[in-house]
Amino acid sequence: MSTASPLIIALDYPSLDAALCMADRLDPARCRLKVGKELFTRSGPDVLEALHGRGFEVFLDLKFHDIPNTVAGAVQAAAEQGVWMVNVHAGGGRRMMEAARERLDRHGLSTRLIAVTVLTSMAAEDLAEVGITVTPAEQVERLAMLARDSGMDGVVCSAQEAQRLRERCGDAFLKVTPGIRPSFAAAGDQQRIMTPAAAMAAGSTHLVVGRPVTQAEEPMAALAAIEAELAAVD
Ligand SMILES: O=C(O)c1cc(=O)[nH]c(=O)n1[C@@H]1O[C@H](COP(=O)(O)O)[C@@H](O)[C@H]1O
Repeated sequence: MSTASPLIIALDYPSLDAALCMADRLDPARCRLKVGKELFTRSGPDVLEALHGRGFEVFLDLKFHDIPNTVAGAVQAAAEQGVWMVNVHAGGGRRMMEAARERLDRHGLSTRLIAVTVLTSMAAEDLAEVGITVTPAEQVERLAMLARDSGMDGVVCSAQEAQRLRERCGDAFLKVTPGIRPSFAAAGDQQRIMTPAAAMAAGSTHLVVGRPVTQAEEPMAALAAIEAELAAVD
């Protein structure tokens, strides 16, 4: 099932059963689901099959970062399992991203391919410790331009950088933004955060939301509250 919703709910769970339990409380007409490293490492491709069987489109978030040939193969493997979106780290560089793009095109695979810029858990001090002395916003912009020039369909960034990227890369270039915190939620370990409505207004095309929905007593009620926050500014 395809949905027009910008919401992607992160299924960060340690087991297939726990993830499916949450998926069964959500509606594929109103969100997509994200499968990340912990869940995929434990469950393998079974989780993709189970979620596709329930009608969800899936973002496989394994953030590949390796030599070009290895990443191209991994991206192809993900796409052949029918996922809607897959990602790599833009820090892997132009040749890595181009190899992944070329591999999907050669096999006629339409999975969206995006690149992570600077993780939303990182602030300027964290970048400085790994030798990057520009601001997070500058580093995001640099990596986003490289990602666009290397054939990516978009990037993962924080909503705080979405507006600038909309100006530089246009509306069609996907801006998938985690670090979304509705008015009712706590920031937790995220540093560069924004509310859903502010993120969409800034130019995000998709909002990744994890704990504010998955740890809510009533996940669909939390999702509905986010939809209401979005509708209030439409
Ligand atoms: O690629 C991602 O999805 C991602 C990139 C990033 O920069 N920051 C980030 O939080 N994420 C993911 O987005 C989700 C955010 O979850 P919550 O913080 O619980 O809303 C997690 O699954 C993260 O792995």
